Formats: sequence, C-alpha cells, structure tokens
Amino acid sequence: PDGIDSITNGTGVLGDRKQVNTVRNSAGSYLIDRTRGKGIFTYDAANGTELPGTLWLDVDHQLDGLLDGAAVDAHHYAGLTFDYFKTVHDRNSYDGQGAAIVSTVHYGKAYNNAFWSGSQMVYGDGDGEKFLPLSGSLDVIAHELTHAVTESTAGLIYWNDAGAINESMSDIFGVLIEHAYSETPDWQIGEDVYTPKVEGDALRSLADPTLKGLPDHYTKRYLGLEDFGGVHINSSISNKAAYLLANGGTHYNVKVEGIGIEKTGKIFYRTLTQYLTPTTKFRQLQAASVQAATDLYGADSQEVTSVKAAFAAVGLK
Ligand SMILES: CCCCC[C@H](S)C(=O)N[C@@H](Cc1ccccc1)C(=O)N[C@@H](C)C(=O)O
Ligand SMILES: [Ca+2]
Ligand SMILES: [Ca+2]
Ligand SMILES: [Zn+2]
Repeated sequence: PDGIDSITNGTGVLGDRKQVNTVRNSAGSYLIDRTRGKGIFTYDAANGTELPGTLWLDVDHQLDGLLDGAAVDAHHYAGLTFDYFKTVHDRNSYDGQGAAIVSTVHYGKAYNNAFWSGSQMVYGDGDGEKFLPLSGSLDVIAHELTHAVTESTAGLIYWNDAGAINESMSDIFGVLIEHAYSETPDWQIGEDVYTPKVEGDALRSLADPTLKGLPDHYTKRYLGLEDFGGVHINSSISNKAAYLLANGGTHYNVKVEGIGIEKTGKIFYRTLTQYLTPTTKFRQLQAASVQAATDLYGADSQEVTSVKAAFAAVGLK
C-alpha cells in the first residue's frame, strides 16, 4: 500500500510501551518498516494457518489493543535483530542483501511454538499456560531470524548433529542479541513468555542445561529419533560451550578463561557463516570454532586457548 513512513506508539505482549515503524495512509497504519533493508513486514494469521495472512493494518493508529501486542513485538524485535546483524557483523538482513523480513503472528490456535518457515517467521499465541504469545520475547525473534541466517550460509540440515548445531546457533544468537538490547539480559531462552504463572523459569538455560534435564556434555547426548534426532536437546552441548567461552568457569574439571560476550559473538558468527556446512558434526564444530578464533585473534591467542577449553569442557576434542 502507498503511504508515508511514520512512527506509531504501541503496547507489547507484556504491556510495555514501544514505538514501531509503520506506513500510514487514509486506511490506517500498516506494520511496514521501510527504514531497514528491503523492509520489515508483519502479518496477521487471525488464528488460522494460512501464511503469510493479512498485512497488519491498525485503523486507529493506536497499536494498544489486546491483539496488537504480538504484532507490535514481532515487528519491533525484528527491527532490533536486523540492527544487531547490520551493526555488529556488517550483515545486511539474513541474506546479506537486505532481504525483506516477513513475520506472521496469531498463527494457529493456542499454538505453543514459533518457527522459521524457510521464508518467514511464524509465531503462535501460546495457550496461556506454557507460553504467552511467543513474539513477546526478543530472544525468540532472534532465535528464529538466526535460522534464516543459518539457512543463507551454513545450511545446516535440521537433523541429528547438524540440526542440534542449527538450533544451538539460534539459541546463542538469541542470547547475544538479548545482551545487545535488553536491560535484563541472561543466558536463558524464552523466560519472558514461558509459563507466565511460574516465576524464574525458562524453556532452556545455556548457563546450566541440566536445569531442564538437557545434556551439558557430549557423552550425555541423546541418540534417539525424537525431536528430529534431539535438535532441541543436543543443542545444549554447544550452548554450554558458548556460555563457558563468554563467562569462563570450570566444568567437569576443565577450566575455561572467559573472553567476554562480544568476542564470543565474533567467533560464533565467523564459524557459522564461514566454516559450517549442511552436515557439520559436533567434532567438526569444535575444529571450525578453533579455526574462526585463529583467523580473528591468532593461533597463540587467549581466545583460541579458551575456545579449545570451552569445547573440551563439554567433551569435544
Ligand atoms: C515447528 C516445529 C519445530 C519448531 C522449530 C523452531 S525453529 C523452534 O526451535 N522454536 C523454538 C521457539 C522458541 C525459541 C526461543 C524461546 C522459546 C521458544 C523452540 O525452542 N521450540 C521448542 C518449544 C520446540 O519446538 O521443542
Ligand atoms: Ca533470555
Ligand atoms: Ca515462567
Ligand atoms: Zn529453532
């Protein structure tokens, strides 16, 4: 639709006020952000499963209704995630060519998930017990958009080791992007929308995966067929390595000197975009990460030593 670029005030899923970039005309304000790449577009599935659904139009230019929150957050957080890849890694959208970013909210009925469809992000409303509308948490949007980056670069298949590494990259960048923009960053995933009636829990913890019964060592990996071969289970192995690399610590008697979150982000971004392939296995992830750190900081650097220690601590090499 035609119209003028404008900024509209809105209320997010958690009742927090924020501004979103919109296109405004006589019909109302559309969730179109023309300030980033080829644009960010947010749609409404109206609790159906047709994608992308209807481009979000707010007729009174006040994005503060109960149904608006999911759309406001999906749009706003997609913008922040775009900004992170652009300003921190000099990557213009998920494809490096400014690709338009499309999101759909209110997908399905009480749908307790969010996903990258292969061409767009999709968010369920949650059932109010397990999840609130999933776009209400920045780490969820960052997780999903990172799948698009992964698909445009490494192409990790969604199965067994490669799938777990795929999922892990999405969790790691979920944390990195939350640390870049949130006042209350953490090493947990989904805490803002997970179990609204239970305080202090999260879907996954990178700091201590065992809190949710997930493996924190390669010898404890899941070998079954569920969850695409454990992609949301074995992701915790490299998630833990990332936590140790950034923060340091001693894990299974292996001491890791932390190098901070910025350098951790640089290493994992280079690993993901330069060295991973569709079939990368966990041991190859270790080697790829060492290579990326070597490229960036030199073979004899503390950073390389810490990458080796972080992966050794979770049983890789
Ligand atoms: C369609 C089935 C597969 C879903 C895969 C998507 S990418 C995914 O991993 N979704 C995230 C959503 C998420 C992300 C961050 C924080 C909370 C929730 C996910 O972890 N889904 C879990 C619930 C799962 O699918 O097991
Ligand atoms: Ca978090
Ligand atoms: Ca909770
Ligand atoms: Zn995922």
